Amino acid sequence: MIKKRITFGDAPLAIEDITSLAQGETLATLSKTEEFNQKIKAGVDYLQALLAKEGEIYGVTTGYGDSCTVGVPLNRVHELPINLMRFHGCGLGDIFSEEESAAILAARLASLTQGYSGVTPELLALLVTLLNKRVLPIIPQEGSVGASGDLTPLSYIAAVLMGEREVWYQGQRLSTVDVFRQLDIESIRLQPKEGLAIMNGTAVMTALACLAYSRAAYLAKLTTRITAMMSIALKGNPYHFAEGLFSVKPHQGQNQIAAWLRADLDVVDQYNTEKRLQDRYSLRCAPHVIGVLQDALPWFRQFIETELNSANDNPIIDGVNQKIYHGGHFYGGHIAFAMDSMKQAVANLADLVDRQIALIMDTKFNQGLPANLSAATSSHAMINHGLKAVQIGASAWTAEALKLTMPASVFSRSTECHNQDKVSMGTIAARDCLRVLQLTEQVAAAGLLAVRQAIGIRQHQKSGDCTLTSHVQDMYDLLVEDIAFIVEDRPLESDLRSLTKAIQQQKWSLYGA
Ligand SMILES: N[C@@H](Cc1ccc(O)cc1)C(=O)O
Repeated sequence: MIKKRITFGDAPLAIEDITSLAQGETLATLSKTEEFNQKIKAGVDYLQALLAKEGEIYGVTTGYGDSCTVGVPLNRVHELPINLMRFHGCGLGDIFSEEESAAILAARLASLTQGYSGVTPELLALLVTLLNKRVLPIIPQEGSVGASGDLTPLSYIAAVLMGEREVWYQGQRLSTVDVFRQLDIESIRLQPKEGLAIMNGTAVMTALACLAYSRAAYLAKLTTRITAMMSIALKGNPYHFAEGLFSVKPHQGQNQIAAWLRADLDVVDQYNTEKRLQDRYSLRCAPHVIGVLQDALPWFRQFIETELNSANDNPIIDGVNQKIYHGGHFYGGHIAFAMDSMKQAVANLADLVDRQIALIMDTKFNQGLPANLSAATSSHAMINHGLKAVQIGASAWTAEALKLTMPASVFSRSTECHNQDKVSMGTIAARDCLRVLQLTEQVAAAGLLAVRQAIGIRQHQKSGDCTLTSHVQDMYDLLVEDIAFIVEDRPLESDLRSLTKAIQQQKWSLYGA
């Protein structure tokens, strides 16, 4: 199969370009335009000219960070990036997955191809080769304060470019030298500015934010579908989602959620006096809860894509206009804020679905469904506990997700002799956000298990009013294919794991996407 190519250096990239590269669905390529090549060349030439004149360039003829007052003589400038990469080789914690590592490579390439980092075409080409051949740096997750860029984790990319440390290759953790030898890839000697250019930026947090965005957007849709199925199984009131009602509170995303619920449910404006007049908030206010995330998605996208398509390096080298700027573009405040906000909005979805599950298990609220949704009958009924433990699990995952919503960006620490005295902690925020997404996906899996079981029971009960609209019927049929109806108690771990995986693979097409 011929894979589509994503071009770096032409038009701005979208989040989806990074996620498809991360998953290996597309390949990377560099712009072939004259303008791009000129820009890259101008940066390299300008740096060389400056060096020849012995001009002072931060991080090229000086030490790093607070050590910028230490001069580096010309005969030592080539060793400086090697030391930079080496002393930052102190990352700890879990290793980023292959997908995450590929996203990080792609995000760094997106910044360097803006043409303001003074890197050589050889360096850009090697990054493309690594991405396309899926030779992906082993990068430990911990050790970045997110505002000298992601220095420590990105040092693992710099090391691999120089043929050092380790890579993921075909699912295995191998030494870079061995894989380069096997694939005939040549390492490079980093030019004086290139160590900083690779490391002094926000690529780790930005890549993680791209991956988080698509999962959050899917969860907004999925929890809407779960709400619709919960409402049906709980004999809820669809008129809580009426168009007229929502027209008077016009948040766009919230209205979108209500419209999706209307498409899933037969909504009549007239209320039904046989039913409880108003449902509990986890049903009635679902558009208001999910709508917060839905309304925030456009600005998350704007923050993430602007960062992705920026030169988040220091110093900035404008070779075309022969200018060099010293600043702080490695500061990841926008991504930090987006990730801290996203994790809050997503954790609220976990809480919403957890409350819905609590309602549907409990005979005080579930309108005639059996306790714990156990379908066991007669002599076995008393020893069966159905989804009781799944509900306890969902509450545990929810509590863990809610606990992680503490913003990371407010925990700035002054570091590095008070040079980096205000930092973003954006990478911690992004890692928290991914963990919150995982936990919320697990809660959604429990929610799917519950609605599949509850609707199954309703259909056995033949209580008459469990008709499903066509979208919901299609989804229910797919769930029935994957998840067997639970009659006698059975371990549900594998069902929950496969549902969580299906959510992450965005298995169900929801609301026209
Ligand atoms: N980010 C710093 C550079 C730096 C690099 C490595 C360090 O260990 C510390 C600081 C700057 O551009 O000012």
